[in-house]
Amino acid sequence: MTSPTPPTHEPSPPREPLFGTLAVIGPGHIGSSVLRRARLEPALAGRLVTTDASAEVRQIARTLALADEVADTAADAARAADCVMLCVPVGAMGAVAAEVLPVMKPGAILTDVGSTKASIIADIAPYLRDDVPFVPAHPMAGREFSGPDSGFPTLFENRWCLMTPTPDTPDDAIARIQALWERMGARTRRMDAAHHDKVCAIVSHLPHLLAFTICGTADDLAEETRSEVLDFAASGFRDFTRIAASNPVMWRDIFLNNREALLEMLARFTEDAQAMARAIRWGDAEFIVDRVERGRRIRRSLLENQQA
Ligand SMILES: NC(=O)c1ccc[n+]([C@@H]2O[C@H](COP(=O)([O-])OP(=O)(O)OC[C@H]3O[C@@H](n4cnc5c(N)ncnc54)[C@H](O)[C@@H]3O)[C@@H](O)[C@H]2O)c1
Ligand SMILES: O=C(O)C(=O)C[C@]1(C(=O)O)C=C[C@@H](O)C=C1
Repeated sequence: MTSPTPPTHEPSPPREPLFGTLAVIGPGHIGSSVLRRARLEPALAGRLVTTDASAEVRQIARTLALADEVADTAADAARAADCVMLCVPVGAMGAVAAEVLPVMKPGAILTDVGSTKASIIADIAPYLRDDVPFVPAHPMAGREFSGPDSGFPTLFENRWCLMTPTPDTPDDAIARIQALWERMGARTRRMDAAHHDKVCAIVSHLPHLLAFTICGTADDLAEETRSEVLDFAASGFRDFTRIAASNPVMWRDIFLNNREALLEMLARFTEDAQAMARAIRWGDAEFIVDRVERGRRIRRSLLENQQA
């Protein structure tokens, strides 16, 4: 009788979950992606709880078995949690924090995934407790979809998660939320909230503003000329429509809560667009080629960085 072949390597020891219970409030596109990842990755949390303001979303979360428990209220979901992650629209963060903070266990961590940071930190500040650290975070990942059906577990892989702790945020709480995102496949970077809001105004909020606006302008033109301009939209315009298909509530809240930085970037953009208009009017071919080449270089370096 031959003895069984010994394994060539020891399997890596199972890691202790970072959190005993993780509560995700708002299992929409981002929240359900976190839950789906946590289901596959036991190193994140031993137990998953979720809830949503919408009874329909709670029912879908049950049907999809997104969590071990779907609670009826945010307070019920948060009570026994070691980490509560707010995945609701930016404008709802303050109200949900006011509901969960009074019932959270001492030492549990509150975190969020909102797309603006200074406004959320200010909205949550009045409800904070000394014994519950708040770690603001923002995964730079997502699609134009929303709702619990639209999430997927690999959404955060190789994406940045920006952490914007305040001077009061304890280092060990920051490190645990950082580890949570890293175990979901993300890369993390710390920065202050004002800097985050400026960066996101240019790389995320302004492009959405432009996409919503260009779709509206083209649609107005189609109505005015009673012509089929949109039927002929090839891939350039189509790329804008993907972004323009995003969730109206989410973007209303982002625009209104990152007002200053977004208006500043829009003013800069308008100046640069005027410079391009001037070059076109005066036939400044060199200027036009220079701008287009710059765009190509940026696209190339983005793709190279993604592959790295
Ligand atoms: N979608 C993206 O690309 C993306 C990327 C990064 C961060 N974010 C941020 O993540 C958060 C969620 O965005 P999403 O795309 O997952 O939205 P979503 O609409 O898919 O999900 C949000 C969920 O929150 C629920 N909700 C709203 N108010 C609530 C309340 N008071 N109490 C409990 N539940 C409530 C909604 O019913 C919905 O199910 C937002 O703050 C957004 O800015 C979104
Ligand atoms: O790719 C998209 O569709 C997104 O809208 C994702 C996107 C972005 O602008 O990059 C949108 C908002 C978030 O806060 C982070 C990511």
